[in-house]
Amino acid sequence: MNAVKPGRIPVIALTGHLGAGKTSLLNHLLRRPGARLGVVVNDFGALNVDAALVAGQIDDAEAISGGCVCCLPDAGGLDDALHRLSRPRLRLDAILVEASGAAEPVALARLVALSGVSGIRLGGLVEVIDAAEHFSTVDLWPEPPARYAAATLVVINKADLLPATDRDRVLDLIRERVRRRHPQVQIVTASHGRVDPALVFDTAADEDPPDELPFAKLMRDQSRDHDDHQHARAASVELAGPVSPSMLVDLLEDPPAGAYRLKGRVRVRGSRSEQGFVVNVVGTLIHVAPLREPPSAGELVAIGMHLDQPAAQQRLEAVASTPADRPDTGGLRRLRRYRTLST
Ligand SMILES: Nc1nc2c(ncn2[C@@H]2O[C@H](COP(=O)(O)OP(=O)(O)OP(=O)(O)O)[C@@H](O)[C@H]2O)c(=O)[nH]1
Repeated sequence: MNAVKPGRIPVIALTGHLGAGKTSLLNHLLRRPGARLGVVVNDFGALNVDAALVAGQIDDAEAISGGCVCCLPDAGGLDDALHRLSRPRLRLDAILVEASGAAEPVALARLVALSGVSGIRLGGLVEVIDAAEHFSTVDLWPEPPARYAAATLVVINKADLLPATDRDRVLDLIRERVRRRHPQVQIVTASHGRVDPALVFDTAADEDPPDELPFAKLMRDQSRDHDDHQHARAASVELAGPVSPSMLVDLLEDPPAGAYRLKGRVRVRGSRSEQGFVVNVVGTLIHVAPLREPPSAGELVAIGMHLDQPAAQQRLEAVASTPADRPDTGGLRRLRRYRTLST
């Protein structure tokens, strides 16, 4: 999988009802080698091992006191934490925010997206569902909860607790309720939060760099026997020349079937010179940022649990093999509009 060096650090929020499995998911993600992660949690009580783990990676972990992150009086706590974690010297690949069970996902997504911190972008909102308790705790009314609409990825967790005879029916029912509110959202089932980290953030290498992330290695060694999650699929192309902005925006707005994330560095032809952009799509979030220099070679990568890999490959190759010979003013305007929305 190509590693695309993003311009801004993705902030991924983990939300879900009390006890749904957010901490389990976070712990699982922290074991991934080859990614430097920052973590913001508002209660380290349940996260002793992980506090050490995170501290080992980034020198200082950020804890928010005072309850739910999105109920803090002025949201200053979260902004401060994100600001500190986005310092370039930490070289983080992603920041994970574990919200308390009471956090409202829509409000939390807004807090991150509208935060005053310049070095970050909203990189996804992962809603963890307790499959066994869902219909007695969260989804209680005729209309599906609004929180589904904010999610980019829904993890139906604790699937192991459903009786085998009823499992498929309940999982289908949860999926159906989620899709009623949010038809395009990516849904995966899991036990103990074990989803492929490649779905959530960039995982560049299979092994840690020497002398780095010692705690991650320790955790991974302890958990090797349990690494039984399904793997995400990916499609990628190298881009030798400039791409058509219209085709690129079409791809961002309508990603290949089953793609959850789409990322890349591209060159496009402007009226006077070439320009470089880094593009990221997570669920329905589109982020476009300018690069200081157009990349000499670019790439596009699509990732998803249920990615239709051959179809995705074809779509990416179509973009790669249809360069714009002359400036595509309409396409550039569309691309720049996303750039403006993304700042
Ligand atoms: N059987 C089973 N237990 C699970 C699973 N995921 C988590 N648990 C257990 O459920 C409990 C709650 O899990 P957590 O990961 O702490 O959930 P949380 O959402 O972080 O909880 P709060 O922070 O209290 O909101 C723990 O005892 C976990 O070990 C699962 O998939 N199956």
